[in-house]
Amino acid sequence: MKRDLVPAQNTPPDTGPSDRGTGAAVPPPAPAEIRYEGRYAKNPLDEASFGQMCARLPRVLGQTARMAWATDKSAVLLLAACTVLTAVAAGLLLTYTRHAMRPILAAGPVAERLHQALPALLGIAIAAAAGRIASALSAYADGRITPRLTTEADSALVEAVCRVEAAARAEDGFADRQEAAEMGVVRGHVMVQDATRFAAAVARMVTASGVLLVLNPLMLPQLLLAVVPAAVGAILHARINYETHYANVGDRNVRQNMRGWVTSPKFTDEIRANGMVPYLGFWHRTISERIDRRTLAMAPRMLRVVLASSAIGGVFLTVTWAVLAYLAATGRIEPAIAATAVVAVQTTLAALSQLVINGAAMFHTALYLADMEAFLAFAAERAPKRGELALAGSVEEIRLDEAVYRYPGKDTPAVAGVSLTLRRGEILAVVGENGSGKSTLTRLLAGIFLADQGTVSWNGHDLTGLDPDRLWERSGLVPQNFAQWPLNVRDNVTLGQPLTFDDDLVRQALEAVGLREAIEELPHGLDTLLAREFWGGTELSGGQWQRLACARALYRQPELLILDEPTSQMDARGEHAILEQIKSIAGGRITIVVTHQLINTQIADKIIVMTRGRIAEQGTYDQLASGGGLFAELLALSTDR
Ligand SMILES: Nc1ncnc2c1ncn2[C@@H]1O[C@H](COP(=O)(O)OP(=O)(O)OP(=O)(O)O)[C@@H](O)[C@H]1O
Repeated sequence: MKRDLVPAQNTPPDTGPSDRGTGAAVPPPAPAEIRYEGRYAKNPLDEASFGQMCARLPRVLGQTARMAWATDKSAVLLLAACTVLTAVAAGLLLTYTRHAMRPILAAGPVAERLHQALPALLGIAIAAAAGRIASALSAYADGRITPRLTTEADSALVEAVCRVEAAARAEDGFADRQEAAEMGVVRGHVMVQDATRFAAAVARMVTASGVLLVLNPLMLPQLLLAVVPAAVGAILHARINYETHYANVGDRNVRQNMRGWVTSPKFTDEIRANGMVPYLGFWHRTISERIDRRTLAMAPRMLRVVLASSAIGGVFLTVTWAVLAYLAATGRIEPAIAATAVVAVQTTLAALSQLVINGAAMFHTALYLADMEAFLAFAAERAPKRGELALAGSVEEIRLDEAVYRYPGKDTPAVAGVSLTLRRGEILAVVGENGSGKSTLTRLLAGIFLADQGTVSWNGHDLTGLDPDRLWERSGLVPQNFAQWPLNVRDNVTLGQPLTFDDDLVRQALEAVGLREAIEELPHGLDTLLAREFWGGTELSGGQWQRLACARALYRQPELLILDEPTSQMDARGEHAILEQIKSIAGGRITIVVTHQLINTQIADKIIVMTRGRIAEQGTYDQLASGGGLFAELLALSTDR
């Protein structure tokens, strides 16, 4: 077909593909709206009453205290001492204010009145200083606890995700629940600060309102009424905030994931050469606007809550000041007490406001912490519950008996009843069309998944009874989509599990995959960081990365070696070197090679051909190549050019 060269036109950038035949613009598709409908797809606040919501506060205070105590006991004691000091300072401040007001407001020469008030004024200064010192020390103690507490929460989350059974990762809503839990970690940054300020506000408020109660019992209830609407308003505000967050979890999760892809240098070529830049910009903007729309839709509700609570609170506050003015004007309280009451009202009001602000923040935190706890519990339920047995001796035999595995949410099993026996020293090649269950089969053999039905056993021991960590000390896997770890070359080979103190084995593994020379040419040899996006990092080619992935598996010297499409990106020399290696080390292990390069299956002792999760045929290369079955058909197709 002849293609005409069309000169660039001065048209605005198109956000999507256009129908080149007709010139009509086809709008780009909007990002799919992803909502999970599983049993966890329920906003935990839907059924929570206001009382239940308030009842969370003491719980979250206790929870924060427990977490902080586990992190740094002496800092928690310091915080407690500061809270007591805050209360005492507030009490002393009001008491001395009262003592100072009497002489100041009495009749007589100014100098004499000030002289009389001096000790009380000094007391006020000391109490104020004590209050400030308590708050500075609190900030210091918080600074000691918070970073470690956040690290604890973050590490717990990362470990929980790494530990769950691999099958759970495919479960409905796993990623969204994980994303919601991440917010718990984020809130960890302010959790101790909010709790400390809340406790200090309670302490100050109790002391100040106690003083106010002594001065005039009428005023306290008024004052409380002035602040309660603000408290209710703040909690409702936090609730609306959380609802918005909850509604946006799915979209935020997708956006964050996609953002990683869009901004990763790994996909730069693909994005540019496929003209995806406008679409990705459109996609990101569209999903962000969707999130914004939900957030903005909540704004009027928030405004109504804030206006109503402020108005009601304002009315009660006006009444409070009116009562105080009335009492003072009618001589029912002496001027010194009225003046002290003004300070006490201000102190109580400030403490109550702080209590409300930090109480609402704690309530907010409580919601995210609940998500985090729920996720940790969810992950703990899905942590491997296998036995603790470790295999004695070397792996001699791996066996599948009518093994079945179905991915969560799928109707048909990916492996639908496979029986197979592998012995030490054997090379098994697994072939078959896309989606026939080859990779899933290797996951069953390696114990990454447990069979839903049937058994998988190593040396006659069912995998359900074996400790998975000790099992995986014996395996090495080159997956189809292997990780390009942003680590240095050495760590990319050892995967953090060096076998020796020197680099000899690392160099041998690199030599075996034909990568030694290329690595020696890197600026820092084995110490070169393999991440272009970091300072000092460098990048390998696709085939070099694949060779490195093979070097990892060889370095481990595993008893079960699984290579899933290990040479798909390699040149002929690299592929040849890897296959030679596999053959030369096969004697000491069980080797499984999944491949679409049927010619490569010649190195195998046995080949199985998978179709729809079952073994359609098996045998040696010669038997299958001349057998007239699926293998022979695929082989013929691979040479028909
Ligand atoms: N994580 C997953 N969650 C849900 N279904 C999956 C998952 N991984 C694979 N499947 C499904 O299981 C079936 C078998 O997939 P598998 O990856 O084992 O096939 P394969 O033979 O290795 O394919 P290929 O040759 O394309 O690598 C497919 O239908 C696939 O859609």
